[in-house]
Amino acid sequence: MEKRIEYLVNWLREKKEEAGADGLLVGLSGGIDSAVVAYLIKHAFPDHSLAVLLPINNSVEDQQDALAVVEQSGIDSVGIELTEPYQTTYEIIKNQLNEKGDWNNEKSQLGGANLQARLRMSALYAVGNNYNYLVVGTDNAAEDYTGYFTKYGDGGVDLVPLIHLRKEEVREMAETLNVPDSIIYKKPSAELWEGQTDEEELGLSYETIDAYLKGEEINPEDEVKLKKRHEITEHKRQVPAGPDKIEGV
Ligand SMILES: Nc1ncnc2c1ncn2[C@@H]1O[C@H](COP(=O)(O)OP(=O)(O)OC[C@H]2O[C@@H]([n+]3cccc(C(=O)O)c3)[C@H](O)[C@@H]2O)[C@@H](O)[C@H]1O
Ligand SMILES: Nc1ncnc2c1ncn2[C@@H]1O[C@H](COP(=O)(O)OP(=O)(O)OP(=O)(O)O)[C@@H](O)[C@H]1O
Ligand SMILES: [Mg+2]
Repeated sequence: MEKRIEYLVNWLREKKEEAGADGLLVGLSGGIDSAVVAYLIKHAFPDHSLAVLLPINNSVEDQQDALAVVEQSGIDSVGIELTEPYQTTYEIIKNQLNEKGDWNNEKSQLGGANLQARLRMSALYAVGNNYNYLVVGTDNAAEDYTGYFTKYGDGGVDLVPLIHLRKEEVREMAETLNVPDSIIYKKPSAELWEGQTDEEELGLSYETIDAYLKGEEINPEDEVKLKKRHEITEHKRQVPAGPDKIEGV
């Protein structure tokens, strides 16, 4: 694992150089994926890395976990409270669509969740512009395969160092990096609504997804579910589609 960490740290340094950027930043949630990325960018650039805490109705526990990562890794940090901007934006959209009689209450939970992720993305890029830092994402192999991220939200980033790591490998890396245990062993959650957990929403455990990614046999029903998720989220892993260029049309 030490070798893999060194490889990723060097890769981060190369990408920052290539981009002519001055450093790297990550949105720090209190979850394991962003904790690992925070430690990696701090290793790569001790004086030019930044953790950005962007609470939107987050639990006290998660905020404490994010602060524990800041303290233990020594990474520079900034907190930007987005609860009110989120609520205001959401209410404006809701009111305007309500006025037209078009508001769809059933879709509101997912719409609100994706808005949170995209507001965070906008804030991260605004902070990145200020420092000339790149935005580092936290997607791992399981999230990438299942498309479990918001398009142009947490998926809207410049670099994705964990993209080939299964969730179990992220955990192993977190242990090697001395990420606090409370973070390593809690249930993965996007924290986009009360009580949300990744595994419940996906209807699949990370153990199952990881097993599949390793080429192991899994329950046929789960395999169907996984393949379906992968298929319907393919557009998220591609650049936006455009028509073929046809002469004279
Ligand atoms: N075939 C197609 N070609 C091109 N575009 C297509 C498309 N099908 C849908 N779309 C577009 O994509 C949109 C759907 O994708 P998207 O906006 O991403 O939304 P969607 O995949 O519906 O939802 C995002 C999922 O990611 C989860 N999430 C989000 C953020 C963070 C985390 C976390 O783990 O922390 C998890 C969230 O809980 C939810 O399950 C549609 O609204 C439509 O605009
Ligand atoms: N409150 C927050 N402040 C800053 N960034 C956030 C916040 N919530 C989510 N993010 C960003 O969105 C990313 C996606 O969230 P996700 O839940 O997949 O990762 P995680 O919380 O780091 O780990 P886990 O998946 O185990 O919960 C986070 O890694 C982080 O970069
Ligand atoms: Mg999380």
